[in-house]
Amino acid sequence: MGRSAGPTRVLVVIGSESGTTTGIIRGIVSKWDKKLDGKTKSYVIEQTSRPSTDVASLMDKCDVLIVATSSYGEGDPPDNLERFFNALHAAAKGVDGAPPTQILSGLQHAVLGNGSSVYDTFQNCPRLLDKWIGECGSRRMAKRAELDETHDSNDPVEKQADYLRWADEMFGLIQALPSPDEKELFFPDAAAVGEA
Ligand SMILES: Cc1cc2nc3c(=O)[nH]c(=O)nc-3n(C[C@H](O)[C@H](O)[C@H](O)COP(=O)(O)O)c2cc1C
Repeated sequence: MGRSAGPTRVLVVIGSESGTTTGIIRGIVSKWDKKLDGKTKSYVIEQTSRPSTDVASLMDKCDVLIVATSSYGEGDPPDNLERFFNALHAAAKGVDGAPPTQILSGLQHAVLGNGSSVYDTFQNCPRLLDKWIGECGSRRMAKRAELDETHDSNDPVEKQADYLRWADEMFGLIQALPSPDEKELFFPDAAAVGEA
């Protein structure tokens, strides 16, 4: 459970219907690799659009969970993330009389939201996932990014301030994570980033 010996394991869960969010997060990950400029990577990244619905198993798969997702319908998750979304809701809130659980305690996470502010339910899916993952005990590493495709139709997404802030902040935070041996010293003093 939790951090293993070796590089930080980053799991990127992608929720996307028409591929926009997939392109955005893949672009960020590839920029992180380029930024290293040949230096040794302190992390390994796995990307998936079919995450397990066994929420507790996330603890075995990664040290850092990144969720990049859009919203559809009335703030619903993209189709590929629906089961993951429901499983996290159940874990955070408890269902059928079962108490809520803190099964992600020891994990760290961050969310990149993609959406359109023409909808009343702007960023609903990323906002809820960020909240529920935190309620399951994970520590929020960075304030969620909220990209708005109506921001400026002539402006590529990379020019949005929140995109740049999130991508740079997350790169620095992942690089700066302590070695597994230092974990016990690291967590007690580290304050989680609060919900905005
Ligand atoms: C039918 C429809 C419903 C949508 N509903 C929402 C919504 O509730 N909230 C939001 O922020 N964006 C909403 N969007 C905008 C999408 O999230 C946005 O187009 C996004 O870039 C799609 O990314 P994807 O291709 O990765 O799924 C909606 C788009 C469509 C076409």
